[in-house]
Amino acid sequence: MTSHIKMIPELSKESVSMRDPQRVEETLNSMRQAGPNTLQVISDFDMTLTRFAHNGKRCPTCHNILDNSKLISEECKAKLKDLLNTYYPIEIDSSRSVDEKLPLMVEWWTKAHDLLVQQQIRKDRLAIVVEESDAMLRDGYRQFFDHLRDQDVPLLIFSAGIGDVLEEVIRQAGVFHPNIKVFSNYMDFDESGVLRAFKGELIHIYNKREGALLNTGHFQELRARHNVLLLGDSLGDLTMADGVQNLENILKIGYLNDKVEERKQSYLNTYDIVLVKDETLDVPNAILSYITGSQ
Ligand SMILES: Nc1ccn([C@@H]2O[C@H](COP(=O)(O)O)[C@@H](O)[C@H]2O)c(=O)n1
Ligand SMILES: [Mg+2]
Repeated sequence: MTSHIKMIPELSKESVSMRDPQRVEETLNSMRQAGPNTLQVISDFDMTLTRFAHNGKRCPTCHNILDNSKLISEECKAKLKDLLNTYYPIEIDSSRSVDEKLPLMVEWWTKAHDLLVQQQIRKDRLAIVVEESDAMLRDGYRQFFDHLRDQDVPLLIFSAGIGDVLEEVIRQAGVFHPNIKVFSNYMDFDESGVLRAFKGELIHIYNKREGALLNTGHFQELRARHNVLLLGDSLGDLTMADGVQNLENILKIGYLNDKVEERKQSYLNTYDIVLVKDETLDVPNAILSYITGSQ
């Protein structure tokens, strides 16, 4: 191992694999030299910032928080569970191409959102169901969110989950800081606070990218930030930085949570650093401290 990598002991954890340590070495060096003013962090949410499992039990996604809650009738819960059992295995099937999976993923999201809309979900109940859920941010989350805020580094969260639920998870954890921008599926409530639709174009796992922000105000403040730390858990998350203008360096960290043996090679081929069954933010935290010169 060469010097920059050696200076980050977390990269020697058993959970860490790298296809090309030399590339990681060079990227870390360039990003550290450029400093925090040139950095933006682009992250997925479900199963990247949140835990995949805790004490051997699966943790919920934003959708699952609602699906399993008291806001949903038993009949509807059964239908949502059937959808999960049908489509999640397709989402993580490494033998199918993106072209094959994409229409099926759109079908899953569309059917699930239609069912949720039929449930007359009240906006003022969301905080309670998040509080009652088993959702958990990964260990080390406070250091991650607070460090980015303290260093004035923008954190862009691109999630195919549900924005209202996602925001509530990070708000209840006390880390919804002003440097965070969330791009996700937001609920549209009527004047009495009842869910009537989802706003805008559907965001699913294969259409998340910063290029979509080109004409928004958010894009302006990112103009000078040519270095990206990207965090994801799905191969669809790899495109999140597409459209970053004058990209200079990008370091991609991928959480491999499920079906490890089948998927490890494809993660190694596409992510710079792969974290296998690692429920912590230790590696991103150590890398951020290193890049921003706070270690
Ligand atoms: N009805 C659905 C649809 C999707 N999911 C899961 O949500 C994840 C997407 O959220 P990200 O923050 O990771 O973009 C995705 O991986 C699906 O497994 C769901 O649980 N229910
Ligand atoms: Mg995810």
